[in-house]
Amino acid sequence: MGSSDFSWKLPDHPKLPKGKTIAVVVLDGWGEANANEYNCIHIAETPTMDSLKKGAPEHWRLVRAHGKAVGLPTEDDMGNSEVGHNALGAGRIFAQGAKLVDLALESGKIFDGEGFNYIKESFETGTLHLIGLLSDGGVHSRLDQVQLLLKGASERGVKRVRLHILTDGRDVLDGSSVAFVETLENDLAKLREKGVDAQIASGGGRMNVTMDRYENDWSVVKRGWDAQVLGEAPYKFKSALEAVKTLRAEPKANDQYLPPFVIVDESGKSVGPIVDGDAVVTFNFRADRMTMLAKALEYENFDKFDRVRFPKIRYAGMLEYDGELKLPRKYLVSPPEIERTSGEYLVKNGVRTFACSETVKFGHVTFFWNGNRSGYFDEKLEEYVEIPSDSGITFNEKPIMKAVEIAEKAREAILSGKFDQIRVNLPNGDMVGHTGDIEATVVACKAADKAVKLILDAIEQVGGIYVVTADHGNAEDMVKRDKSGKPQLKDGQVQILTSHTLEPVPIAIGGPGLAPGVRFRNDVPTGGLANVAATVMNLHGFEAPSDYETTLIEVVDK
Ligand SMILES: O=C(O)[C@H](O)COP(=O)(O)O
Ligand SMILES: [Mn+2]
Ligand SMILES: [Mn+2]
Repeated sequence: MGSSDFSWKLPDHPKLPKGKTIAVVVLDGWGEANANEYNCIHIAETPTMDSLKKGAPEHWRLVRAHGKAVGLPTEDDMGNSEVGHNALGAGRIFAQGAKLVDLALESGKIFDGEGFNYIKESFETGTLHLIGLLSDGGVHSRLDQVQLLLKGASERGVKRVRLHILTDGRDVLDGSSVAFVETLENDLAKLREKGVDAQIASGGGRMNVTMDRYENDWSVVKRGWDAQVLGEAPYKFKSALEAVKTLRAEPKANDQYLPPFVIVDESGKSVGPIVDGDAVVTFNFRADRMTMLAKALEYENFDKFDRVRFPKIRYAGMLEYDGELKLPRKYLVSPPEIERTSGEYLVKNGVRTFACSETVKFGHVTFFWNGNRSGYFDEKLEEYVEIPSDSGITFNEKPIMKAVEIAEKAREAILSGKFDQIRVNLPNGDMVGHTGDIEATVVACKAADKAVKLILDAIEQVGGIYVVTADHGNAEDMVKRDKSGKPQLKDGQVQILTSHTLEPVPIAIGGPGLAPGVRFRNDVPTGGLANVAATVMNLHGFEAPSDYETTLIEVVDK
């Protein structure tokens, strides 16, 4: 689109009116799958979502939420919140971080860029530290990318490398940390043969160490800081393999929550604290769970915890994590440029917008929805409300989470008459699904369904419209399956799936404000999350920009 003919003004929809109050509800981690004992959505009492489904095919359908439909490298890539909310909000499919890093590594461009050249200046006299999630989940990071980065750095003169690993068990099976550490150790051994002093220096489970998000619990980041930067942790081991094996042998141990550990030398000294003159790369491409560490590594003024030491380092992220905050200043790969999101268009066309979730998903309906951009487009027309999440617990302990509070806030916003769009994320199915606790996930799904009911009731009262959808699957399938779809066994036990899935997600439209002739088209069978933005714009009475993925709805005469 040439800049001269660009306009924020959206054309009027030829048939649909403006001024309706629209609730856009995203159920996090709520896919559609066969009914069976591992489908928590099926087991749970979900009368509201069940009744919406009865509206098929005109008012309920499925949309794709994984793989290429959301800009991921392959059809084997499960969906996730970042790419899902990006697609929902942006109305177009952008090659996402995972894909952009793949391309930059494949072409070798990553090593010619400003970010790599910046950290390279420390290779002669300093240590290169790589910090991130050790996993092949493809949600936040990928091990094969770390391997290529290590190879590239060694070919470009790095002398000393230290890895600070975070074990996963959330986007991949619990217990897989051991094999990932083995793979990495093998690679590091080969580097050592080539004369590079390369070792794992510290580690810990992702949910316990470093990877908090949206400032829910800074103590998580502090535990990581102590191990990675200061070289201090409650557990000390001679090798990372010994560390994960020993820590996993503890009762109820789990990759997501392993305690922080450091690797020490013969004399008990940590092998890899981060010191002045070193270079650091955080190798996660996804932003939400790296932003807090990025701030700690980069901000001169920082009061979230006592850093004790603030080393003078050359720091680069795998990607830029926040385009608005320009965080971090240096990065290896440029993020997708997600501009002209539906949120920005709608606000610029006068749509008063309210967005709400609890902390753990707050950025999903704001930051991710708005193309990885923090803050308001227009403070006068928008209000974003964050309900504080519980911290220091695993969400199977309180599976209802803040569903009621979110629904009540949405309800108030709907009834206030102050907003045209009320957008919420209900985290339950996802956050509890990630714990692998089936019973708790059933409770979570029921809670999310009740919250939807509260919101739809409010929409009913004001004569509004609802759009209920999800960002990717999770709670609908809690077991690892073999190629034929049968639950996979390990030592006679089924393997619980804590991760997202490849399943499609539902979308339902309705409410008293929905014009009588509005229905889902049947000529967009492969529709995905990116088609939702144009759909919502139509329901607000606007045509979507011409480069947006097409709308899912049509208006027939009734
Ligand atoms: O960060 C997480 O919690 C998981 O890796 C992915 O979950 P999300 O994409 O739903 O946030
Ligand atoms: Mn999600
Ligand atoms: Mn999730």
